[in-house]
Amino acid sequence: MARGSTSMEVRRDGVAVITVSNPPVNALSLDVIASLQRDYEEALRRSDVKAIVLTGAKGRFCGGFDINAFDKKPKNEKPGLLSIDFLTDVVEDAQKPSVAAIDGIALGGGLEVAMICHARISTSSAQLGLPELQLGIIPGLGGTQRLPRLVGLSKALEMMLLSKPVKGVEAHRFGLVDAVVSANELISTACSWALEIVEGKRPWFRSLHRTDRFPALEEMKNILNFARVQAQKKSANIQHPLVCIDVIEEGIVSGPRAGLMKETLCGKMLEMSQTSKSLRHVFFAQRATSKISYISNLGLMPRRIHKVAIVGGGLMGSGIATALISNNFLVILKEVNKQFLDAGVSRVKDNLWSFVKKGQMTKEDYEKKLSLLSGVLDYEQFRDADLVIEAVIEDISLKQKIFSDLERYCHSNCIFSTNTSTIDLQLIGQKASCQDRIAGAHFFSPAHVMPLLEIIRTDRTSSQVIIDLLDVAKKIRKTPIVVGNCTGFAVNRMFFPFTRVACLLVDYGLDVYHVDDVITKFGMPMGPFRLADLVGFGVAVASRKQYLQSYPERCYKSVLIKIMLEENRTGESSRRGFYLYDDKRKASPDPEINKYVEKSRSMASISQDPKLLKLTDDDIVEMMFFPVVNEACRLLDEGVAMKASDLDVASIMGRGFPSYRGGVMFWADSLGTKYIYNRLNAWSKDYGGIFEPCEYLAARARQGSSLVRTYIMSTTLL
Ligand SMILES: C[C@H](O)CC(=O)SCCNC(=O)CCNC(=O)[C@H](O)C(C)(C)COP(=O)(O)OP(=O)(O)OC[C@H]1O[C@@H](n2cnc3c(N)ncnc32)[C@H](O)[C@@H]1OP(=O)(O)O
Repeated sequence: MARGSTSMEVRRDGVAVITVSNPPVNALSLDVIASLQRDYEEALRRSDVKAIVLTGAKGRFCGGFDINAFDKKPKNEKPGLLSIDFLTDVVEDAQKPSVAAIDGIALGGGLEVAMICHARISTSSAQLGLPELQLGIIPGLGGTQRLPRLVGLSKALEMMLLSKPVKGVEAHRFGLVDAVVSANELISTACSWALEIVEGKRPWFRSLHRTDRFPALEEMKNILNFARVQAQKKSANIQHPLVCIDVIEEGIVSGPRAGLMKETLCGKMLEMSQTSKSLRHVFFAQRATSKISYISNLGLMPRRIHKVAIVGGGLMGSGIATALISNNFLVILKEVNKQFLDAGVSRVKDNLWSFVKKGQMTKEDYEKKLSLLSGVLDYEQFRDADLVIEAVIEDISLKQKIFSDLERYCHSNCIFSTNTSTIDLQLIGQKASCQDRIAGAHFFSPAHVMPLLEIIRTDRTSSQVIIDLLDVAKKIRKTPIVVGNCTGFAVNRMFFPFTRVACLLVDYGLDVYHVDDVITKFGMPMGPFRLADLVGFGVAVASRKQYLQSYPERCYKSVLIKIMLEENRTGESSRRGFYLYDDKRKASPDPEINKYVEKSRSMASISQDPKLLKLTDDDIVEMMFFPVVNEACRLLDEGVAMKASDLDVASIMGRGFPSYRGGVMFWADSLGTKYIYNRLNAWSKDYGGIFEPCEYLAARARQGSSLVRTYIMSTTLL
């Protein structure tokens, strides 16, 4: 079956309107491209056609090249066949002008085709951008050459390197679009514009040949070099941003045609890179998290959640309140006394204000959003709340008491959720009778910034509640993953061996700062010890206790953090943890750290292990992450997680695993299950249960099968 097409209507005024139609985003599939070529050739041939308007069906111009079709392109295609031979030589150099009529989105290949047109008319809210770098590739239909020529080099670099789209209004300011009109007037204005070009009343610009936005060559080289430094600083492990800059430079130095050819050749190479495969996997994995077959098949619709009540105005509660009011939910925030309530509300204000400072919110919006929040000291106003999110400290009996209170005050459809990060939901809801309305809503700190929401269902949580929470997640712009109930749920449980192995390695002789350095170079935002400082040792010890209770056979019992805690080193908050912190919270290594390491080693009766002292950086990375992969396999086996790709998304969005590696499971597949199994097996013989490979992984290693494509549906959740 064809994936989309174009249609052409020749109007009485002689304008051929070509419409791309490939729902949902009118992507340029191979079928759409072939159809576009046919329509163009006909329009250029017909004597009754004076000009062409290109647009997209149903208010969406075009979402770019079809990301599903990367691997389906003809293998031995002549380089530049589409970008140079057709789009440049046939469309841009045609004797008939083309005008793009843009509504909704013009992204990637969509914007590139629009830039080939001789003018662009847009609605004010349309989003225009070249986000290809997010997919590990560079713009491949001339975007690297035409965007700098239309908006200037600095703005073009910003839009490409940050994959940052601009709205129609801004695009007009920068010269990317020629006029902004309402959606109703879009086609008629574009048609008139095209005819006025024919009549010589408007300029007939070919974007590729413009140089009026370029400063002197020397200045351009400085801008490009600065961009290279920034790109390297942002991520030293990926090459495609640098390739993009090189391709832009080629067009400036050797001319746009040379630039187009380099863009084509480099683009082809990048499409095949592991980075691009990983990032494309992440694109689809992220969109797949809310597709839950056993729920989608029930035909349930989300109910309207109008008012949300939050219990607890601490760091998490105030962050959650910020996320909700920023997205127009009415919120009540409950605290136990006025002092705590004032502190909570003032945290919400600070959070919101940080959006204003970053230019993400206007001052008027700040006031409007803040008016959606009210602080309370009792449950009276909970009576008409549709959803409660409990976000108090991790104290089981306190949480149990709150859930019993909620039942007395809230209406019989109200959803009761808890933001616990480790405690079993069955325990929290033990004293409540409305078990079908209880779920976990685990936000990650800071909750108004972090993009992940872990939704936890117990055996008794109703599917309707899950649908409602998925809808809330979408409205507050979080990516949800739905998981089953267990200690640590999916995200924290999967990563609990990470810090444990780090402590083991240090007990056996590795240097704390070396381990952090290796892990940071791999691409994590920080190493395990710097992270422990950030989280705080109190939390680290409490959660270790939970894991030790639930998974004793694979919880390495290091006492390192406990010893440090006894000497009042609590992490970043006290400015003394594994690192020392100055007034600006800048971390520096502490030479005294070895004192604690030696004490921990002697208490565990461990001496330095010469084998481990010879570990390469890759070995350290594998020793730290393979137990994470192993635990993730257990989550799939037990049905806590439904698909490996959900865990990829969780590892990236919840823990900062580098997206260009595709998430922890996709990365594991790039090494192979057999290799991982063998290494874990060998380490488990020397260093114990934390490395013991689970049966799920062993089975995949025996079959030589991968993890990510193995979808396991939990029988308990069906
Ligand atoms: C040659 C060129 O230089 C190369 C390219 O053009 S590469 C592609 C560049 N374009 C992009 O990166 C845009 C990617 N898409 C997006 O950012 C967003 O989907 C969007 C802003 C267009 C729409 O967002 P939103 O309305 O929230 O819908 P979203 O859920 O993301 O997407 C809707 C559906 O369209 C699909 N989709 C979106 N863009 C797609 C694309 N370019 N190709 C194929 N499918 C695409 C999504 O997978 C999703 O499918 P699903 O419903 O089966 O899950």
